[in-house]
Amino acid sequence: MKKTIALLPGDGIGKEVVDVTVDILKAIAEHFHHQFQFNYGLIGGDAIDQKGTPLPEETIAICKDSDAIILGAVGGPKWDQNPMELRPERGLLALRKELDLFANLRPIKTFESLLDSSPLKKEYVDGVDFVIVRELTGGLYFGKPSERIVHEGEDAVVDTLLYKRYEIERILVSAFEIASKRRKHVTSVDKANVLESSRVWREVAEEVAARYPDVTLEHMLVDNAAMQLIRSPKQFDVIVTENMFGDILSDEASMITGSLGLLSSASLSSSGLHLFEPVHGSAPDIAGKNIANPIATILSAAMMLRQSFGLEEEAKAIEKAVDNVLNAGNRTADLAEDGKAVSTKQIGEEIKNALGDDHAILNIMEAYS
Ligand SMILES: NC(=O)c1ccc[n+]([C@@H]2O[C@H](COP(=O)([O-])OP(=O)(O)OC[C@H]3O[C@@H](n4cnc5c(N)ncnc54)[C@H](O)[C@@H]3O)[C@@H](O)[C@H]2O)c1
Ligand SMILES: CC(C)[C@H](C(=O)O)[C@@H](O)C(=O)O
Ligand SMILES: [Mg+2]
Repeated sequence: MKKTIALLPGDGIGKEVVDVTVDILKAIAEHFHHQFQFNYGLIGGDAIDQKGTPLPEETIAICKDSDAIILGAVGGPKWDQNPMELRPERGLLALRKELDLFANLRPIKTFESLLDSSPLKKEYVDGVDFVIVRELTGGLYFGKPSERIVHEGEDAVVDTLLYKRYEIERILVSAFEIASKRRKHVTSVDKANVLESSRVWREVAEEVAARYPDVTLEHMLVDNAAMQLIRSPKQFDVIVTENMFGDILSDEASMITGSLGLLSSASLSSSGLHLFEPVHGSAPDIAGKNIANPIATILSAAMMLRQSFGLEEEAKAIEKAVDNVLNAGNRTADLAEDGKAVSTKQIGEEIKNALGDDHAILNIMEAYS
């Protein structure tokens, strides 16, 4: 199979984790006889420095000419004082909007070998397996006006939480579709006791639920949801929620698994061109030290192989290799005991090698079948 993959490493640890992921994808291409062409694009702070904009036109073109996109992370203190339009994060937000990547899937599944790495007790996190379906192109992130104003003669500020009804409907449909292939339970998270947008969200959720009689719908207020994620995370199957609620809840949920450096994500559009990115950011506090955990990005690449290219066996090979390497005790600094950490590159090598082992086993099985 021949595929073109746009690579947008971005800033900080984005570059480090994408580098390692590309090595693994190259190994997959070799083992399974595929051709992956990688096209690099600038985004975020780097793009501001080199092109004067966080999302250059050529980056959009590279993405549109590709079959899938992998992004590292954007942002960093160097650009924190920039005006809003010249912040690295604007590049990512503009790309999500431009490509209509409205459905952000963030799976939260604990690893058997990392049950003791969660700050939560083992019996609460063992067996956790849910997906946050975060609306990604609307809500508080994109509503206008969003500006400083003078209101009733006072200096003031306004952000707008705006949704068109169809935007709420399509993300709920995505969540119900996913749930219908899983344990058939949707928790729709909102703030309907305060926000009108949440009341419409609930109405639409009920309408969509009526089309999926096998799937149960539960409404949960976001403050309660934040608590329930810690109290009993196993109750969740699919959580669907507004853009900003989803952003916050997914970082919180990462600690069920033990580290933000483990959480992968897929940002899907109805056009079929999807973007895959770790949930974490550019982590300026650890950038450039070769200590970041690349697993979130590696697993995002596995999601890409499955979701965009239909390469189930290849996706599983990566997931299995990650499991094997964790089972063997390899840990980056975010998960390791003092003095026992392996580097970003080392764990990437281990995963690459484990891939080879698994494929060697597959070859042997093929030879004898
Ligand atoms: N999708 C994105 O590109 C994205 C996401 C979140 C934040 N950001 C940006 O990143 C910058 C830093 O933001 P932040 O510090 O609030 O969030 P962050 O996710 O970058 O980091 C939060 C904490 O988690 C740790 N961490 C994150 N990823 C890790 C990994 N792979 N391995 C080990 N540890 C990891 C960091 O060291 C830090 O202590 C900001 O400019 C922010 O806007 C970008
Ligand atoms: C960088 C930022 C704009 C982004 C978001 O808030 O969506 C990030 O936190 C994420 O979760 O992908
Ligand atoms: Mg976030």
